Amino acid sequence: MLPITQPDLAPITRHLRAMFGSRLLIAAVYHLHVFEELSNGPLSIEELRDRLQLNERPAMVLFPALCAMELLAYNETGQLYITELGHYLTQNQTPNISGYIGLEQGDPGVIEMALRLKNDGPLQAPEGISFVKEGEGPSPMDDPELARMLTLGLAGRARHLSPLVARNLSKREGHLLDVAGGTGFYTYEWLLANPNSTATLLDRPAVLTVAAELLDEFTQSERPGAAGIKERVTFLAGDMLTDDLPKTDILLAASLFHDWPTPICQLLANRFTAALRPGGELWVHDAFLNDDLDGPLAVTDYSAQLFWNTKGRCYSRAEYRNWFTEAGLESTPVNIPTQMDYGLIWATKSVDR
Ligand SMILES: C[S@@+](CC[C@H](N)C(=O)[O-])C[C@H]1O[C@@H](n2cnc3c(N)ncnc32)[C@H](O)[C@@H]1O
Repeated sequence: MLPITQPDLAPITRHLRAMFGSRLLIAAVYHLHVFEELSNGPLSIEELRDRLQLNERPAMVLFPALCAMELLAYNETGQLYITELGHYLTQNQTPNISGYIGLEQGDPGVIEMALRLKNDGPLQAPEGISFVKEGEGPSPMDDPELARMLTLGLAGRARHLSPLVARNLSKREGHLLDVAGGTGFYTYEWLLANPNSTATLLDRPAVLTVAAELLDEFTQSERPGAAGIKERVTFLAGDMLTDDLPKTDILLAASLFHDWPTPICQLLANRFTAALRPGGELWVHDAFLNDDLDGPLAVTDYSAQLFWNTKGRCYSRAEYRNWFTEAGLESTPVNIPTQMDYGLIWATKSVDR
């Protein structure tokens, strides 16, 4: 394989997402009083959630983030405690810098973050939640203008990462189903690397309008083989939560699970497993929390951004692999880093199923 020559853009996205991590920190200190709750000793995740009145999702965004900031840690029995550094955020330590942090407590982003943590999402989202179509409710992905804006917003990232994903995904003759494929760049790059294969790009109709324009542009590029890709792609407008999924050899879920809460992720893992042919492969391209749920900071910041914008958060590889096992897949132990704090994991369906 040729060496990777493109720069990793992670420094840029880390600065972008740091804003959400900062909001978590100030909200935790000043609006949720996390450090005061823990100042009498360690608490289990459930006990702390109970004291703070937090649902699973906000808790699993906030606690890993505070661990990644080295303010909290888990003891040997899995309870959360305040670290030496974190004690400087408690009132009973002198000196402490709670008051200094508190100078930012009135920031509108911080106030809104505190509200969203307590409510497990925004109080109202009249146009629906970004990147999510669920049930009969409104979705920006079904509004032509919003769908275009959101899809094009992801285009640069997809253009940058898709060649790296294509070179790591299995090379095989067969079919790729790119679920919630957005711009379609992951599909187009994989087809370029697999000249005898076909693919389906499944997404909402308004998103596929944009994807078709990007495919036109892709096929008109000077890249060898690009012109022949169009006849090997099928656009399928649908709902991945409810519609029958076409059978496939490889199913790609890129930046997909992280938009959804845990029960929907479990449902999706089951649906994707059912769509795989025997010997098929489920690939996930995403940013993963540590299995110990204590970082890395770049991913806990990203998780905070996703918590703010979507119905999801970042998950650990262990959480994914648990869903895959429950769905009847066999996880491979492989972790393949790509760039921008993303990586690939994959699981296989037995040839006997
Ligand atoms: C974060 S984007 C990821 C797009 C692409 N996979 C990528 O990595 O650039 C999530 C995509 O999920 C799609 N989506 C959301 N709900 C869906 C549903 N119920 N059925 C099909 N697609 C859906 C959105 O339209 C959006 O294109």
